[in-house]
Amino acid sequence: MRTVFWEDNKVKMIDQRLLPGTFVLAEFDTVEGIARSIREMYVRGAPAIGATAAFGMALAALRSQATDREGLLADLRAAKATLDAARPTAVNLSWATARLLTLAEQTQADVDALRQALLAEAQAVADEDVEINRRMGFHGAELIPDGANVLHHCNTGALAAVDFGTALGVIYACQEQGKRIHVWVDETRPRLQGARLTAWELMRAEVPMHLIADNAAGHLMRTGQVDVVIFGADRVAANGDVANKIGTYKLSVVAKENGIPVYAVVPTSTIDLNLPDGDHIPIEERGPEEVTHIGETVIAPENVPVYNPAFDVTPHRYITGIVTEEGVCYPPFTQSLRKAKEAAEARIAARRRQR
Ligand SMILES: CSC[C@H]1O[C@H](OP(=O)(O)O)[C@H](O)[C@@H]1O
Repeated sequence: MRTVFWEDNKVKMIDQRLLPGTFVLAEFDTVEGIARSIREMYVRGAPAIGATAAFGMALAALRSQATDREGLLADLRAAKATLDAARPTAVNLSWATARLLTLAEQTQADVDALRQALLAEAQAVADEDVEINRRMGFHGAELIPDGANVLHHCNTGALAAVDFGTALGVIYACQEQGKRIHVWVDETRPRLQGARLTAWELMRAEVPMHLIADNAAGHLMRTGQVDVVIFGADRVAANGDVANKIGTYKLSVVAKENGIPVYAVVPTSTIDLNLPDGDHIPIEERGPEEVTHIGETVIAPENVPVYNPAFDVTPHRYITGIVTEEGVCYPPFTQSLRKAKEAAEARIAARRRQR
């Protein structure tokens, strides 16, 4: 089952807030509901958020009462503003809403034809994501030796995408190729995407793993128990600086200190060439309850002051390579990322011409 999909003129998704204990689908049929599903992390993970936002734009077109093209475009622009505001860091969100809005603005068609074109484009975003993830899995698996111990942060599997995943997609590709690998799964405080989601995915896939406290990662790297560090990203700046789940920077610095390669696995939709470096990437700050509670259990004093940044930025000097669907990008990232992004955009344009 895909993490997010369109059915019966609704957007349906696995409610990841309740995993691993409860597997249920949530469904939304308004733009505001889609924005809430992203903001409250029913669905999370940059590529999954992007596909959800694309379906949100198709839903906006379907629900628009406009009888002319300009009226529909106005409703789509309003929907883009609502969806883009849901979470600031993952560029896939605004990338997806911009892709749908641009298609509408460039298509001279009546309202009904535009509605159909937008739903087809949203479905294409979702279908492409699965293909892109499999391509990244193939490219990334070439970096992982048989028998490797891999340290992974947060969740980047099928739950973080439409299906298959990004960094965990590399793990799944290694498994399909018969490589014997083991994964150290960072629990990933405070939302525990590693403990709740990655452990759940890898156990279902029967990938050898151990769940670790985030603070155990340094010990494992210093004592030679980690061969490669791998993670996803929410936004990559033009120079290769990587914004990813909080804790990624610390992992990458310690990995470099111990001579361990670090790879970010990133669809080109996550690369933001408009930002020169990571200092320009907006970092989402989330509520204190994520830090003071584990589920319903309170783990801190009442009214304790909390600061809860959801992401951090890893400077490109700590990144060995960035795995994209177009291949592995190596320093100087400014050139290699641009080349990958241009190749991917040409592929999308060629596919749209074939439709
Ligand atoms: C391929 S998922 C990218 C990225 O998204 C996750 O963040 P969140 O769970 O808050 O949406 C995490 O940073 C993953 O690495």
